[in-house]
Amino acid sequence: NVNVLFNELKKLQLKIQLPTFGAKQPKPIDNKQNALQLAQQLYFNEKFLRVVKLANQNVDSKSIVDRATKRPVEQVFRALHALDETNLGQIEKFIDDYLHEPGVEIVAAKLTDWSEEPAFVRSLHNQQLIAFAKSLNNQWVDLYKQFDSRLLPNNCVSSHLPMKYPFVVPGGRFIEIYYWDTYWTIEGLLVCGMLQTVRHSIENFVEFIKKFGFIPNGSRVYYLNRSQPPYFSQMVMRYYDFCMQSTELSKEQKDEVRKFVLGEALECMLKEHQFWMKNRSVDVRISDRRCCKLNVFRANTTGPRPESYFEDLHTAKHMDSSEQKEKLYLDIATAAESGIDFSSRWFKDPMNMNTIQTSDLIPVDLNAVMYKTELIISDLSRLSGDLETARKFKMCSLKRKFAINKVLWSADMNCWADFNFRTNQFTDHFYVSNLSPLWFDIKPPNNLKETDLIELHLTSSIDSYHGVPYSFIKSSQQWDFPNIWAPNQHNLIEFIHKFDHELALKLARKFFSSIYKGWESSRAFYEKYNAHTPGERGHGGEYQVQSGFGWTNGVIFKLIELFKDDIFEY
Ligand SMILES: OC[C@H]1O[C@H](O[C@H]2O[C@H](CO)[C@@H](O)[C@H](O)[C@H]2O)[C@H](O)[C@@H](O)[C@@H]1O
Repeated sequence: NVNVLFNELKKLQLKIQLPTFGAKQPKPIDNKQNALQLAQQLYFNEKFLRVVKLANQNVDSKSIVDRATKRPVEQVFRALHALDETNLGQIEKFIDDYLHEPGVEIVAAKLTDWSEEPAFVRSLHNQQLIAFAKSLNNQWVDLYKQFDSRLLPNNCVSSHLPMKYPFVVPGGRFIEIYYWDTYWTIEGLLVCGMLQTVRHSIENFVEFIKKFGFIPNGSRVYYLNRSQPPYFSQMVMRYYDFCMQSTELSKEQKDEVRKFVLGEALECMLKEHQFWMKNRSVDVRISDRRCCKLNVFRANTTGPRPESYFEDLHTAKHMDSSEQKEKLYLDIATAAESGIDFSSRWFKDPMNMNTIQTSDLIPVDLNAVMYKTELIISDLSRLSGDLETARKFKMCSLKRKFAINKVLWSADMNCWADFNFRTNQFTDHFYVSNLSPLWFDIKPPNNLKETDLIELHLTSSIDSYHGVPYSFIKSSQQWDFPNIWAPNQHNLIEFIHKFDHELALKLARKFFSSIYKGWESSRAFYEKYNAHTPGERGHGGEYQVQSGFGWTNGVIFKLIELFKDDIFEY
């Protein structure tokens, strides 16, 4: 009943004393305010979030903020202000009159470089594998979207950000581009030879960096207060290496790619690096006389996430002070910035989300990625003839490598670990990301070998499961056991493949067979899978498991390219 729910929501809200978060009253519309600011005002407006939820009680919270307006936003604000929140009839009429169904402005786009049978398929012989690869290739067509602003005339707004080019989305509820997902999507697009689509993905991110100084979590106004793991320079490098090694591109085409990468793209890498160093770093003392800078995740908000507004209110409801609630909201959004949302990794008590402490931790994986970024900037600067920047970034990378082994190495765990810079303690549990310095060729200290680390921490799970779980803690969070995620399989297999083909193939086959079985039974590709049962989708977390799915498809393409027919065991 609407009155009961309304009262409950009202009670919740009064109890948690929300920090100033969007306009409580419609502000007079200043004509100079741009569409982005107006969209921000609407989609962060608590009354808006509340009333749309009241009329759609069982929907995924994200769909509330994914509704574009049918009428100019100033009219929407006026109607919202006048709305009686206890009158369901009025609310339903408001939604009908003023709001579209979620996602109407994000429409199918036409791929210009897609072919029904990409060249790599010709190197396969197994007919079942060929049929599977073709079906996987068809997914690109469904996942390619564009933001069509023609559907938003005269001051109508959407939470989607304007984009220069169409983009590949993960799929399901994720109908916008996501930052770190795109790295694995690009891996797959390159296998399929879709260079134009890759270039457009990168150029969309170039535009973001020019406009915002960083790449947001995803292409929505409600993602503008945070980023995701900074894989931009690695995406560019994959594209660059692919083009330079291509036998199909002409000299002129290669020159054009080189000019773009060493010009605009490199400038953006520098700008993004500056963003992370300025806004997301802490100084850590490593000896009496020396300090070093390491990176942290830290969202720029102390409010609930609009796309998970009710989930966040619910998590905060037992907190007493507004300081505690603000810290909780900061740590929740910060976990979303890490891409690992959510996992016991960020909780002091692995079973209790209220003990989340993400912004107090120096994460191993973020610093490993920043190390790689510094190396790439150094290499590209040298190629561009800027030797001073090349030297400066080489030096940064060496200092970071030293700091990673000095600050983030836990002798007790015999591995790297996230370090709480407030309590000066390591976090207790092992996650696959604890090994991430290995992906970027950082050697462990104390004369340990890389293979020792894999053996110590992963051998038994490679044998026991259908892929390597990100975490071995069984909580109900989606990044915890028993879920298997494609990006981790990729990092791990690519790394192991450098020194042990058989072990890499064993792991690749296990993950592949799970995806294949899932496809055989449902013709779908999922965002996460179950470690115990091949083909079964993962579960847990705050939304239903999604299909599509950008990074799973990207990684599978990469594994087929790497192992060809051998990947198929039947
Ligand atoms: O709506 C909840 C959260 O959803 C996203 O996170 C998950 O999906 C992303 C897209 O595949 C992925 O990048 C992330 O690693 C997943 O955990 C979103 O990125 C979060 O910000 C959002 O709060």
